[in-house]
Amino acid sequence: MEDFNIILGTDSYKVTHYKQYPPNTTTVFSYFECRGGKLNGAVDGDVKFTEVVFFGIQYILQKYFTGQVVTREKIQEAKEVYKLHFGQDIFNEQGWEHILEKHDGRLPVRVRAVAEGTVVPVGNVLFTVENTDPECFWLTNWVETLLVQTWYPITVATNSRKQKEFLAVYLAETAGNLDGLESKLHDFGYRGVSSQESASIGGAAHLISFEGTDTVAGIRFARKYYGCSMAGFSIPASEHSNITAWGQQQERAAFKFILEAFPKLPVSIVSDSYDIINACERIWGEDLRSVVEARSSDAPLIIRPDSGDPVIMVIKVLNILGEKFGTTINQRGFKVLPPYVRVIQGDGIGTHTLVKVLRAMWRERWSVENLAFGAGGAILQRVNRDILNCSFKCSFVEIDGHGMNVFKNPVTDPGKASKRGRLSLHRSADGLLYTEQEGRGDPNTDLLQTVFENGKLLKTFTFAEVRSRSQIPAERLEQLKQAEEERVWAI
Ligand SMILES: O=C(Nc1cccnc1)c1ccc2c(c1)ncn2CC1CCN(C(=O)c2ccccc2)CC1
Repeated sequence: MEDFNIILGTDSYKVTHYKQYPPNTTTVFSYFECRGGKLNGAVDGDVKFTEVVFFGIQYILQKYFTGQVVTREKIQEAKEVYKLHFGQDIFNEQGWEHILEKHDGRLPVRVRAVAEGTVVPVGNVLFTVENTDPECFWLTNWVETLLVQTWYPITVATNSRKQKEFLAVYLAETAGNLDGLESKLHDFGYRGVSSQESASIGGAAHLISFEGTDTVAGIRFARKYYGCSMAGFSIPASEHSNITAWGQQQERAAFKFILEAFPKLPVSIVSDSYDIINACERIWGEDLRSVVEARSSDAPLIIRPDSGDPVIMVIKVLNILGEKFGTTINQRGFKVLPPYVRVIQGDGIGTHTLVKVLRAMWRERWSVENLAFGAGGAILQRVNRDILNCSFKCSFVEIDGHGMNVFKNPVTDPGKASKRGRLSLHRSADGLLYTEQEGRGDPNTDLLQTVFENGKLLKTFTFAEVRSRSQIPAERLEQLKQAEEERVWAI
C-alpha cells in the first residue's frame, strides 16, 4: 500500500503513549471484542444481536500491515507532520528507526484471531495483538486504530446474517423450503456508502450471507482479498430514468420495450414513476397481461414498487397482482403468484422493516416465494461501532520481566469492564465458544490462530470458508420460529 503511511495511521494521542507506559515495560498484550450490550439492536427497532460474524481483519492486515511498511521517507514525513501537529518534537523517531533498522521496516507484532466467518457470542475475545520485540511495547496499541475498523465488516456481516435468519424462518413457514433464500436480500447500497473502500468492504460482508448484489465493488473485493471469482449476481433492472425518458403517456410502451429487451432473463421494472396502483392494475394486469404471462418461470417480470409505506405497498401490490394473474395455494396454505411474475421491495428496507413486511405477508397469507427485498443504506451505511460495542483493551503487560494482568473496571459502567491477562478462545463440550482469561487457556485448544507476525500474513481464509463457517444452524432457526410463533403467529 504505497500511499499509506502507518506512522500517520493512528490517533494523535497514541503518538505520545510511548512516553506514558511504566519505565521498563517490555510487553503490551491487547484484545478485541464485541461486547454487544447497551446499544444492542440499534440498527433499527427491536432486533437483538447476541452473536457476531467475525470478518475483515485479513483485508486490513494484507493491505496495511504486510511487508516493509516502515521506510526512511515515511519516518521523515511523520516527523514533519507531528512536529507541526503538536508544535514540538514528541514523535518517537528512535522507536520507528529501530523498526526500520532491526526489522527491515516490518512490524514486530503478533496478531492471533479466530477464523474469519466464525460466529461468536458477544463478549468473547476475537483477536489479540502483542509486540514481538520488547523495545516496541508501544506498537501494540498504536495499531488499535486500524484494527478496530474491523467493527464495520463485522457489523455489516452480522446484520445481514440476522436478516437472513428472519427470511429463512418466514420462507420455511410460508413456502415449506428455503429455495432462493440467498437471493432474497439484494444489496442496493453502493451509492449510499461513505466511500469506495466502504462499498468494497461492506459489499463483501453482505455477500457472506447472500448472493444478490448491485454493489460491484464488493464483488471485486471478494475476488482480490478472499479468492472468490464471483461472490454475487444480478439481473437486468430498470431505474426511473429508463421509464420517465419515454414520457408519462408512454409508460406502457416503456414497460413493454424493456421486457422484450431481455426475453430470457428475469427483468426488474420499477413501476412507481407515476402511479404504482395504475401500473399494476391497468398496465401489468390488463394492457400487458399476455406479454407477462408469456414469460418463462426462470425469466419472470419482477415488479418494483419504490415508494409508500413498505408494509402497505407490498400487500397492496401482491393483492392486485393476485387478482389480475391469479394465485395458487402452496403446501403450506399460502398464496403464490404464477411463476412469471414476482415483486421486489427495495425502498425503506432495514432489518426492522423487513421483519414487519414478513409478518404482514404471513398475516395476509402471502408466501415469501413471491417477494425479494433490496436494501441500501440500512445494509452498508446505517451502522456504527456502538451497535455491537466493539472495543480494544490491554489485558496483560510485562514490566521489569514481571507479567501482570491488567484491566479497567469503571464504577460508572460495569458493562465497560475489560478482560484480564492473556486470553484464548475455546469451544466447550456442548459446542459453545467461551474465553479463558489470565493465561488459563490450553494452547492446544485455543481457537485463536496466529494470522500475522513480524510483517507476514501467516493464515488466510477463502470466501467459501467464510461463508461455510457462518452458516445458520437449524436450531437457531427453530429458536427464532418459536419466538415468532409466540409473538406473531399465535395472535
Ligand atoms: O433495482 C435494482 N437495483 C438497484 C440498484 C441500485 C439502486 N436501486 C436499485 C435491482 C437489482 C437486482 C434485482 C432487482 C432490482 N430485482 C430483482 N433483482 C435481483 C434478484 C433476481 C432474482 N430474484 C428473483 O427472481 C425473485 C424476485 C422476487 C421473488 C422471488 C425471486 C431475486 C431478486
